[in-house]
Amino acid sequence: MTTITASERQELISSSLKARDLSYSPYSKFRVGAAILTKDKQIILGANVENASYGATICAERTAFVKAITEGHKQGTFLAVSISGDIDNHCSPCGICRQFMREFCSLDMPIYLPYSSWTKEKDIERTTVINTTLGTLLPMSFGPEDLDRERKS
Ligand SMILES: O=c1ccn([C@H]2C[C@H](O)[C@@H](CO)O2)c(=O)[nH]1
Ligand SMILES: [Zn+2]
Repeated sequence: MTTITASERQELISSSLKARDLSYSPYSKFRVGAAILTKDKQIILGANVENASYGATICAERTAFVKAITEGHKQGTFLAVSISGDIDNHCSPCGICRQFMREFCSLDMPIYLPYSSWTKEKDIERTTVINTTLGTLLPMSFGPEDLDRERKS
């Protein structure tokens, strides 16, 4: 497993917070940013893109992975993902996005869920991060290898 340095982790987290600015969310007004760190140390951004036909909306996490895959990044080359929402709390990925990531990422891939709060009294912004993994967010999951009929059990 490739190790992620503290500064790479920090840059990934800041990238997901910044990626919220790319959101197109006129209906929910809920901006979400996602950032993926690849094995070759690129950071790929995504944001949620909504639609007047609400069901056609795509989440930030899937936007980022669709970009990564169509830019040539392969299954198993994703080191970590960071996701940031606009609510007054951490933003955990929806079920569809968890399954979408399951296609391309290992279950031990770190997922960071940063939340930045700003305290008027102390005039400081503080970011707290939940560190989890895809396997924790999607236990007993179904993935590509489950379709492999030749697989020995
Ligand atoms: O993890 C999440 C949760 C929600 N959304 C988006 C979808 C929609 O645009 C808005 C409200 O659900 O937030 C994401 O992008 N990722
Ligand atoms: Zn989602």
